[in-house]
Amino acid sequence: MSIFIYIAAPGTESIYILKLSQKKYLTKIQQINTEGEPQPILLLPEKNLLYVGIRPKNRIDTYYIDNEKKIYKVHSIQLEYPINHISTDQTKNFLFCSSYHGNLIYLISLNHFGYPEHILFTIKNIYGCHFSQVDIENKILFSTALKENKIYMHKISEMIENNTINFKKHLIMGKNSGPRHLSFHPTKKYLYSINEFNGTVDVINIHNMENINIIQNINMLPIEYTGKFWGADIHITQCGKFLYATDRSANILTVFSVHEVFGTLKIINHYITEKQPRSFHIDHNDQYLFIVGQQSNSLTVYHMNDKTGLLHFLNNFSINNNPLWVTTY
Ligand SMILES: O=C1O[C@H](COP(=O)(O)O)[C@@H](O)[C@H](O)[C@H]1O
Repeated sequence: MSIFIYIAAPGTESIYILKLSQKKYLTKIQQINTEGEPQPILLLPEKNLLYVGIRPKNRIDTYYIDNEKKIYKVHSIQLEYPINHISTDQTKNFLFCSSYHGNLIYLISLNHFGYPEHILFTIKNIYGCHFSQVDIENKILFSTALKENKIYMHKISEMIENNTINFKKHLIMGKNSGPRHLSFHPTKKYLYSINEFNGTVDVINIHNMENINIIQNINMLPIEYTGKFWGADIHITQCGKFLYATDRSANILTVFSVHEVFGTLKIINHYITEKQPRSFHIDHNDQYLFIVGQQSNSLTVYHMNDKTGLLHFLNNFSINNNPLWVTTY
């Protein structure tokens, strides 16, 4: 089966759509002008929709994905602040949009078409908020406050039903670590944080909300690396056996194995990859890893070995320019 790849390229104010054929060829099937710089994107296959955060006239545009997997714009909602990350709750009725510059999270309701309707609630004072996502039980929203070195936790039912937040907890992360993106273990109660400023990944035990704690802090870069740290993205596989993380300064993609019971990490390998890899994506069958480089202006596709987690270069495609976010259908 073919895989369709969606890439936000703010440098040319466009979304690229590429097709990875069964024979592993990459072809461009559409490049659409977004009338503004697209940054985070989120694909909702259940409704054939693609949400795109646009700046500097801040908004979320919604695109419909047709049978050929091409897109056209169907809806737009204005926002006060630019957004850096979009996620949905587990019922796909709400969006959570994090704003690093606005230090907040917008909770937005979706109508029956899946279009963003109203800002229901705004969680304020999350300094340098780069990411927010609800846990698999659809109860607690976890978000990163990069400038505070904290991870915040909020109960989503309170915000949706009562327009309030009484329940608010936070976990203090390493000093000057800068937690940026998170990834939830698919079946166990562990959470992984990539830290922008210290080249590390944290493993967090979230079994008991009264006692959330960091159980491991591991360096993600080779010991001989002496450059600056600039951690970016982190994703765990659907099988829960492997975790991947990127650094934009070292241009390295690190592969970890995940302990079956304790969720802890062990480095398997490092790969030199695209230049300034701000975003990458793993397809839902854990078969391919797609990574874009803001400086190299290209996409690389790797095949993932399901037994070892190791990557094998498959293909590369030029993206003009500053590709910043990638996802697939
Ligand atoms: O990861 C980062 O994100 C912030 C915000 O990104 P922006 O594209 O919204 O400006 C950025 O300022 C920071 O330098 C970068 O490391």
